[in-house]
Order: sequence, then structure tokens, then C-alpha cells
Amino acid sequence: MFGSKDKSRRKLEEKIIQALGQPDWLESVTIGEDGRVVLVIKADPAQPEAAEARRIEAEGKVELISGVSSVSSVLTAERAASAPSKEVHLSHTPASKRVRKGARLSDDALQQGKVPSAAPKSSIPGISRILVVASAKGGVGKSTVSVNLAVAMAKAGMKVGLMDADIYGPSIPTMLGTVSSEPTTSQESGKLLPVEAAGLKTLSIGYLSDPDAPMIWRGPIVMSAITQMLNDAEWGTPEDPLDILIIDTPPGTGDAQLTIAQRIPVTAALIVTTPQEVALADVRRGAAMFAKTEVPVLGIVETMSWFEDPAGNRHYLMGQGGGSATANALGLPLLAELPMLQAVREGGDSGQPAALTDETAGQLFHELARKVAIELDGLATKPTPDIVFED
Ligand SMILES: Nc1ncnc2c1ncn2[C@@H]1O[C@H](COP(=O)(O)OP(=O)(O)OP(=O)(O)O)[C@@H](O)[C@H]1O
Repeated sequence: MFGSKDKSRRKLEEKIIQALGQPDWLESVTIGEDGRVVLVIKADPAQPEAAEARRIEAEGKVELISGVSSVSSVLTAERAASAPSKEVHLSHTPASKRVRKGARLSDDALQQGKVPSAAPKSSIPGISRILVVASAKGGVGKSTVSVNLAVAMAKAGMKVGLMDADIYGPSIPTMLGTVSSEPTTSQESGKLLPVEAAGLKTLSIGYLSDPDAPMIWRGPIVMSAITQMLNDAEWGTPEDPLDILIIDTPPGTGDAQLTIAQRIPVTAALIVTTPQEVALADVRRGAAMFAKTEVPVLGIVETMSWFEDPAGNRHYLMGQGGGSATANALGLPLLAELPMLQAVREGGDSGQPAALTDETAGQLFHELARKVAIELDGLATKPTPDIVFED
């Protein structure tokens, strides 16, 4: 599946599928570097005992296969056939009235509070598009970018959701000042109602786990929680969906990240990095993971790029130019180089995102949001829709 170990893992995957008798209930097999196997098993939620028996039997069979060091599994509800896509409206506008995708269209769309209609849509009712924010390493500013980007989009009038799937350190509740909030359940639908803050709807894996519990959250468990937050929460309705759900994912390119990229109908990803060369090698791995799972990467966001002293001199504390070099090497746009700003750090600590309260940060993240909208728009190239620029 990955790099030089491709062949042996593919062989092992085949063995596993064969040992299970190629069942249609096996949704996916993920094999970690050291032979750890995660099975995703489809099951009927109305028959929990049968589901559990299926899981135990499958794990027992896979455990016996040589090359497998451990096996775990996650049960997922069998999905109904996906609703017909309400995709882009293809118009019959004369060519002279069409506009090139990108450029002003997206800018205007962002101003109007909409992701461009041309951008591909997710298949989850109530959520138009899903953007995952990823980083190959921890502590690079991924959650800060997720929160402030979400706020900038909401300020522009979009309906934005922010889901914190960072198992290793769910920090969104701190950054939004919602640590003591708890999602409630709708009496009508029985679904989880996201917490509302800073103009966003938000849910965090932190709400579903005990913060003092040992960090046992790993691929399969996190996937169940993420699936629950995605499918069993009232983000929007099919008639009035979220324009975009931003997911802050756990750092790294391991099983948990791979499972997210494979299992969730992600529209696109954004990769956050610092200018450090050591982080950039990891960014390349992250981009490769998304390429393998066919999730388009919109671009790179470099953050903590420099610190500006009161005299206006820039200090490149973490190196310089690395983000643009990686973006060039990967053929991806560098969507932002965000400086270190005290207001951004303080905003994260105080639960008042800087994009909401600080003018400089507000402008920087508005610009990033605009570029993200342009790139989302640019995804809709196949088949090319005719986009009408409203006069
Ligand atoms: N542009 C910035 N200016 C100043 N401080 C920043 C900036 N970006 C991030 N920080 C600070 O750096 C720290 C790490 O940021 P953050 O928590 O967003 O990283 P992360 O990649 O999400 O980390 P984790 O791996 O824990 O998820 C935080 O204290 C945050 O306030």
C-alpha cells in the first residue's frame, strides 16, 4: 500500500480478504507498518449481537495469518445507497457569459457567503462539503489554522461547521472557549446537536472522551467517534445544509489519518506546516497519503513563518522559504504564509479566535478563506460545469 513495502502489504491484504471468504460486509482492511491490521466491518445496527459475532469471528481468523501482529476492527452501519447527487447545475449559458473558474467568481462567492456552487459536494445530507485540515507533525499550528479559517468563512456569511477529530490533543474546545459546553441531543431526531460558538457549529472528540482517561484512542475507536459525529449530529438539513464542514484531524500519516481519508467523503484537504525542513519531509508523506486515497489537496498553509519585531524587521525563527519549496516540489499552491502573531496565540488560549477579534489576523485568514474557496471551485473541472457569473 505504501512505498517500498507496497507489495508485501498488498499480499497480506489479499490473504486476509481470502481468509474471510471475500465477504461483501468487509468495507476495508488497513495494514500498519508493523503488521497491525484494522478491519472495517459493515453490520446491521438493528442486530448488534450478530454484528459482534461477525467481528469476533473475523478477528479470530485474521489473527492466525502470518505477518499479522495484531488485529482490531470497527463496526460501521451499512449505508443506504447514496442519494442522487444534487451536483452543480449545468447551464446552457453562452460561452461569452461564462467565467474562468477561480479568480473573481470564488471571491464573490465568499463575499456572498457561499462556497462556489461548482465545488464538488459531499454525499452526507446536511453537509455540502468536507475539508480536512491535516499536518504531518504535531504542534505545527493545524488547530489554529482550522479554527481561524472556519471563523473567517463564517464571518463572510457561510454556514460553517468545525469538527475536532484530533485524538491526540483535542484543542478546538479550548480555542473556542467551549470546554465546559456539552452537545445536547435533539428531542425530535435524537441526534447530537453541535455546540454553537464564534458563529460556528462545533463538535469535538474531546466531548466524547474523558480528558483524564489514558490516551487509548487509536484508529478504530476514533473512527467510530468520527463516524458518529458526522452521521449522528445535526449539522444541517438537506434543505439547509452547512456550506462547509472543516475537520481538524490528528497529526501524522498513520492508520488513523489513512482511515479518515478513506472512509469519510472528503471533498478536499489542506496541509499545514511550519517552514522547518524537518517538517517538510513529513509534508511530502502527507501529500502522498492523500494522493493514494484520491483526496485532492488544495494546497499548503505555512504558519509561524516569521516573527516581526516592533521595528518591522522579520525574523525567520523556523527557517525560511521551506513551504514554498515544498509547494513547488509537490505542484501545489502555497495558500498562505502566516506570521507568528501574539494575538493568534492569545486568541487560541483565551477561546476568542484572533480572526474574530484582531484586525491583522482577520485579514490574513479572510485572504486564506478566499483562496480556499478559489481552490475548491477549481476542483470542479471534470466534467467542466458552465459557471454563470450573476450580473
Ligand atoms: N500563527 C501563529 N502565531 C502565534 N502562535 C501560533 C500560531 N499558530 C499556532 N500558534 C501557537 O502554536 C501552538 C500550537 O498550535 P496548534 O495547537 O494550533 O498546533 P497543532 O498542530 O494543532 O497541534 P496538535 O498537534 O497538538 O494538534 C499553540 O500555542 C498556538 O497558539
